[in-house]
Amino acid sequence: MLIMEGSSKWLVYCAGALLVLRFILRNVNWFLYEYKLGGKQYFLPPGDMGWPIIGNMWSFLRAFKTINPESFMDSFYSRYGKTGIYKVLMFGNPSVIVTTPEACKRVLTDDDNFCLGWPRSTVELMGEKSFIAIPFEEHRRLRRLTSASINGYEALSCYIKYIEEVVISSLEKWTTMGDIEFLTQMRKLTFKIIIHIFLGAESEDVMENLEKEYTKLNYGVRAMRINLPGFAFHKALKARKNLLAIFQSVVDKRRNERRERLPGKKAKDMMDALIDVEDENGKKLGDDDVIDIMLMYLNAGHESSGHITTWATYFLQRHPEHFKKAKEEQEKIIRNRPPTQKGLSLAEVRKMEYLSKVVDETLRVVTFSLMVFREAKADVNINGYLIPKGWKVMAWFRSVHLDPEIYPNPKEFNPERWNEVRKAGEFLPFGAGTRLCPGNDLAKLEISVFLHHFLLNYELEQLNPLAPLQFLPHTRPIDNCMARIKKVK
Ligand code: HEM
Repeated sequence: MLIMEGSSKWLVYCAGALLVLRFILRNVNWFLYEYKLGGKQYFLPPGDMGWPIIGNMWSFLRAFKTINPESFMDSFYSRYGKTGIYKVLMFGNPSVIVTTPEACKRVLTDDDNFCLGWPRSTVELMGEKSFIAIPFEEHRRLRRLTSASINGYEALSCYIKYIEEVVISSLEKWTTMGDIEFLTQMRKLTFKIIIHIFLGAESEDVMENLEKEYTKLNYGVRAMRINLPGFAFHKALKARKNLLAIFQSVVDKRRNERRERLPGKKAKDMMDALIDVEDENGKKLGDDDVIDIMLMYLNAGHESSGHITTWATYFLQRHPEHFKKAKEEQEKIIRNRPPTQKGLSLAEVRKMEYLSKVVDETLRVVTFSLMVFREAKADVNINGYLIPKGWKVMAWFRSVHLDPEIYPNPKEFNPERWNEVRKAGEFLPFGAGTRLCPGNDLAKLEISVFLHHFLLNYELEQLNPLAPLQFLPHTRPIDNCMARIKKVK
């Protein structure tokens, strides 16, 4: 009897101790990040900063491993109401997530109060000299210089022919390859295009190696920053090292060639332009600057377009009614083409009204960049809530694009919903403000050229139509969309 009493007392003590320990652990983050704000802490948005060190990362990663990643934000909505702004601890930083069009737009366009705030791990992988880490003025100068070669009518007209050639030959080749990972092949295709634009054709020999390393790099970008063997971040750091070595050899080769070239000869691609650029004091960029910018551009320029083109094809093939409409539009373009014209023109691409809705709808449903990061430069008030200076802000595009109040039945692929004009901030696949994606027109061009040829002549037969989806680092079928490409007779 006495022994029983003694052991139940112990159980009560243990349960009490566990509760106290839980209470202490749940309040570590409050003590570290909120307590020191003094009275200002009462103006913070609602939310929960999770456990010490890992914060909300565990629940974020867990939700994005299920079939319903929305469960992560839904848990905030159900606990704190639809305020559209929540405090969290993610990627090692006290942060605020904003989920409404107005708040996202405000954060992205207010350069006086917000600067870029990508997590340390992303900066380490993309490079200290890439756009996500260099100072404001330096970014402006290099952005102007580099985006000129991928934006606007003149630049795009230079690439359309090459894009079309690569698309036609790839589609033809895939029909002979049997079962293929459609997404992998598509990423190779978009990589080939971006390499051509940025490095010229000479670097095709290093292409295969580069692409493999980029795949590993990307898996690390949204992973936890754990630099131990076996972890995605560790593998990504190794991939970056290999990429740097490959790019260094490309830069060395280019500098040697330039020494032998006649002075005054025009820059021929982005690498030449970067090597030539001087600041107001005549100072040129070093190899490490050129390499980080190239590394960033080549990454941004192929992963995203490769994924979105794959998804647009996938959706069209699964929705015969949209496929039919999109195909009819392409047939009309061919019918109206002057007999002397060879290949697609930019003017024709701009007339593809229905296809443009297909592309926008794909960008919305998939939301390739589920969120982007900023940092508050000063205490900022949004909707009556405080974002303290130094805290990170995540503009959570996925919640905006999948909000049923903005897009009824949001997970349904329905290009027709683009018959309606959207308000500012409701559609942010390419971001907004000074960091708006400089490759948006190029990406849309690549996707449209591919879909034009696909719709007219091919079909996609998925081998595992029920394959589950994976959402990190980017949404994709887990089998990379195993499929056969068939020519339509
Ligand atoms: C469907 C395709 C694409 C999507 C969905 C996409 C999405 C985005 C988004 C959301 C941002 C803004 C990041 C931020 O606000 O911090 C961005 C920036 C950027 N994108 Fe894209 N992108 C695509 C294609 C491309 C292409 C084809 C290129 C290059 C040729 C490119 C190059 C860049 C660069 C360099 C930045 C950084 C801009 C800066 O910081 O000034 N992107 N992209």
